[in-house]
Amino acid sequence: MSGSPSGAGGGWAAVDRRLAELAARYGLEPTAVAALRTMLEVLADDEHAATTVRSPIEAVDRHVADGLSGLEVAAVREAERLVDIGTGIGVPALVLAAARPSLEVVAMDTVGKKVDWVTACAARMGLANVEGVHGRAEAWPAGLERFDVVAARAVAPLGVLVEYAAPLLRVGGRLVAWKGVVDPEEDRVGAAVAGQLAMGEPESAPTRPWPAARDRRFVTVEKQGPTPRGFPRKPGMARKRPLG
Ligand SMILES: C[S@@+](CC[C@H](N)C(=O)[O-])C[C@H]1O[C@@H](n2cnc3c(N)ncnc32)[C@H](O)[C@@H]1O
Repeated sequence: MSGSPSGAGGGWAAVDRRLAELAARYGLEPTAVAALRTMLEVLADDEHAATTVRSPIEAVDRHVADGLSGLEVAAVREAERLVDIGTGIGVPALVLAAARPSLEVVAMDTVGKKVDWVTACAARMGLANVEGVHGRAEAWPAGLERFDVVAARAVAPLGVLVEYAAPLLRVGGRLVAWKGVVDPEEDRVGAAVAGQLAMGEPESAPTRPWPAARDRRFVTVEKQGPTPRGFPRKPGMARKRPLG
């Protein structure tokens, strides 16, 4: 097990108190809390984890609480299959998989080492509902029309996310994007791209996953019809020649 958490208010007792608060807020089972604590231990122990936030007292908010806040979105609470595109260190994939053992979670990233890290961490956490996929969101034929939710945190501007997500969603499924401060131009482009991809109007809802969090919000976009012809475009095009 990891040594001492550094940073303000350090100590595993403080981390455990914070986990207990989150368990009460989101109705988590004790097994979920234990799994999330293991994730914090793995992050603290592994200097190669692809994040600068490894101190448990910080990571419990910036990774665990932030991931759990996805449960405020009905589509995330109700989903049967979710893919986290650009999962990195497994946020939100691992956090939501721990919170909802009945949810099938795919953790996808273009970087194979990150996917290996996430699947190893899932095993340490005792999760049986996480599949790692090394690939690009816009070039994954096996994932087409398969998901109730496409989740993404800190991956791309909204318009690019909409283009990545639409082909992977079933009709009626939703893109759920963890976003920060409102950017009117990003939102305008996101809405324009959604219109081209048979997706609905983006909906934005503020959230405060931890007490000091500022400017956090979810942007969700529903898939309302079949993926239009010509999508997904060739890998890289969504970023190279953005729509909107
Ligand atoms: C800044 S990290 C965010 C990681 C994690 N979601 C988080 O919030 O901690 C962005 C990740 O997205 C991945 N990524 C970028 N474009 C992608 C694509 N087209 N398909 C899949 N993953 C992608 C990168 O490899 C990177 O790991």
